[in-house]
Amino acid sequence: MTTRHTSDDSGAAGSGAGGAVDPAVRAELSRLRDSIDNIDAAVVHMLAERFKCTQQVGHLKANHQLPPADPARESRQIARLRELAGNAKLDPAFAEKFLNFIIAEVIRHHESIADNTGNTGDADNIGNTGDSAR
Ligand SMILES: C=C(O[C@@H]1C=C(C(=O)O)C=C[C@H]1O)C(=O)O
Repeated sequence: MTTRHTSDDSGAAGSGAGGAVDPAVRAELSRLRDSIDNIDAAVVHMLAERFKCTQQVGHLKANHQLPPADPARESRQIARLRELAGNAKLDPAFAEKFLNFIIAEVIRHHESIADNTGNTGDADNIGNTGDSAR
C-alpha cells in the first residue's frame, strides 16, 4: 500500500523524512500558495461575470424562441480556446474539457430559463403559442 504524502499550513512541507521544515521551503510554499489563492479568487470572479452574461443570453434566447445551445458558436470557441491554450503552454485538451464543462452548465441554465418562459427552444416551436390547433 502506498502512502499519500500531504502537507498543510501547519507545515509538514519540506521536512523530508519528518524532520523540521526548512524555513526557506516554508516561505516559498507560502508565497506560491498566496498567488494560487489570488488566481483562484480571480477565476471565481471571472466565472461569476461570465455566468451573469450567459444568464442574459439565456433570457434573450428564451424571449426570442432561440434554442439553448448553439453548436456552431461552441465549435468556434473551442477552436479559439485551444489556440490560446497552446500559445500559453496550457494543454489544449484540458482547455477544451474545461470549456465544455462550463458550456454544459450554461446550456442547463438556458433550458431551465426556457422552460420557465414556456419556450422549449425547439425550432418547430417558433411562433407556437401553445395552441394545439395547427
Ligand atoms: C452563451 C451562449 O449559449 C450557449 C453557451 C455557450 C457558452 O457558454 O459559451 C456557447 C454557445 C451556446 O451553446 C451563446 O449562444 O452565446
